[in-house]
Amino acid sequence: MTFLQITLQDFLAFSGLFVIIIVSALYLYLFYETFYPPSFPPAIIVSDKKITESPVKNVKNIPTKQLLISCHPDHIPDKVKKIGLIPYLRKKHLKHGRVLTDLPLINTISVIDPMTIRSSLNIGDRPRNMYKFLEPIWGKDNLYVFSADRAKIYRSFFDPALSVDVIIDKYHDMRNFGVEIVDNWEKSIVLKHENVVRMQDQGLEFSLKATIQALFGVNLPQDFDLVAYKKAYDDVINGLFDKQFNVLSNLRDEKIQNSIKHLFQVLCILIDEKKRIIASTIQGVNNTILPPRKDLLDLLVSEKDPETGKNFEDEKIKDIMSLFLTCGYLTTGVAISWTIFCITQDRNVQTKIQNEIDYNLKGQLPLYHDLLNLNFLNQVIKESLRICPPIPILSRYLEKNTDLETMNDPLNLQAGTVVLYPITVTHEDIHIECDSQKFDASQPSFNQLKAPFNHCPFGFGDRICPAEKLAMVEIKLMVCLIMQRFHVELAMPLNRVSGDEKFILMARNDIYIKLIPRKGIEE
Ligand code: HEM
Repeated sequence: MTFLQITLQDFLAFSGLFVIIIVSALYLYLFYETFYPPSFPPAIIVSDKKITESPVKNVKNIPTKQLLISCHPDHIPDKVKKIGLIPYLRKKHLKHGRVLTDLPLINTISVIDPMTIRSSLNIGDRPRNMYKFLEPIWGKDNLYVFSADRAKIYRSFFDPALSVDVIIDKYHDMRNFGVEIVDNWEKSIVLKHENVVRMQDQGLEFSLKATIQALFGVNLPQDFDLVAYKKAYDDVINGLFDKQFNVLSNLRDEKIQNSIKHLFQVLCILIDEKKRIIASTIQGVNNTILPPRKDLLDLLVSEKDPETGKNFEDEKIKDIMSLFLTCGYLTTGVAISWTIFCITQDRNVQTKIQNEIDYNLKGQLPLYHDLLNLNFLNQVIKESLRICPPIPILSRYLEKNTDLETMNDPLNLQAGTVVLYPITVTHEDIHIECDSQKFDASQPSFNQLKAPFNHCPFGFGDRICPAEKLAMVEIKLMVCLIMQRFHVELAMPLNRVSGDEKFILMARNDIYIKLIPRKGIEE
């Protein structure tokens, strides 16, 4: 009996204690969620350790055993798979300096040294295997993995289609897409009192429409399902990437195949529509005249392949358009949302942008040339591209023995070496950027005198992004339209904003932004 009483008392006391522990844990969790000092820049830049010097002293003749980086899932070590390639490299660079020569990847070094980037400008080859995962949507033989010589031929062929003149031709339509989006937000605020938007989703919507207009010059079909299309892109890019890292279930694999089919169907509809327009214009069926300057799809449909001298084959047109669209749509879309996110973090920056816009535009919609006068906005975008570069890692493949500079001793590398450039980590280097972890739009985000190649969100040298001008116009235009109409605030806890450092730096949980209307603009 006594035994039972004691046990019962013990039991009651224990239960009480248990309840207290659970409640305390709950309170602690709520306290953490509410008051934990949030980090900015977002969680992708987590370490407070600074790179102080490169320990690499005269690294000579790094041996090579095989020709290419092996990105076959079986050859990627578990320690890399576990945390992801870029976080892995960041950790190693923080510990071992700006040049890593002992990576567990075959014949591969990783460099974040601006001097090395400077001396890599003329290297025009990329490691094919690293981008193999994109073959299902870009084709086996795509521009991204063309050799330096072939890339040069095609890049100069494509160049006119990405020129300022073509961008100006398309500008009006691109602006209409942006205006339509901000108009819809305004309507939602007035009619439904909904003032929070998922900015990444919306940035992607704008960049998809604008990039299709810029590259294809045709309208999307009437029944086009934008949501399904964006979802398919998401599934394909993330799915293919995960497949390369061997973390994909069969179920998802099947979904990816269906999504790829969906993307190709849309591409084919757009390409056929262009062919139809060109054919009927040439035959004089309609009254339209062909625009004086050709966009990318015009070039592919109407000019000869510079390599073969023959018409482009349909399959090749599809692959090239798919590659350009993927490169353009995702990067620009996330750049818009990362920029808006950065703006929410500094009220003064926001006011300064709005003052600049109000002063230059006087309440009118921005013309192409107005964007050129928005210098502070330009600086904010560049700073945001430094903190959150949409393509966080670049690479080159050495076809022949090559000497590369570093801030310390030179590197003598043998043919067959793969050089990785995790530019996110270059952009974070404390030695080059005084307060590299801080978003600071008041300073030029790259100190040209100290280190000329420490800011390269668009890459560098022979393989630099061919569409930087187009990308900057799209980002500036959309951010300008947003800032003209709204004040923006982050509508989620800061510590929930985090970047997924895969092929493209996307916000894992999207970026929720609260919109507070400003005065309207005169149409
Ligand atoms: C914010 C937007 C963008 C960023 C940050 C960006 C960044 C980059 C980077 C880092 C590279 C690789 C450069 C290198 O290896 O050195 C690249 C390549 C490329 N980008 Fe962009 N890009 C953007 C927008 C666009 C747009 C709008 C298009 C097309 C409409 C585009 C088309 C391409 C193509 C085709 C390549 C491959 C070029 C080659 O292999 O030679 N990009 N981009």
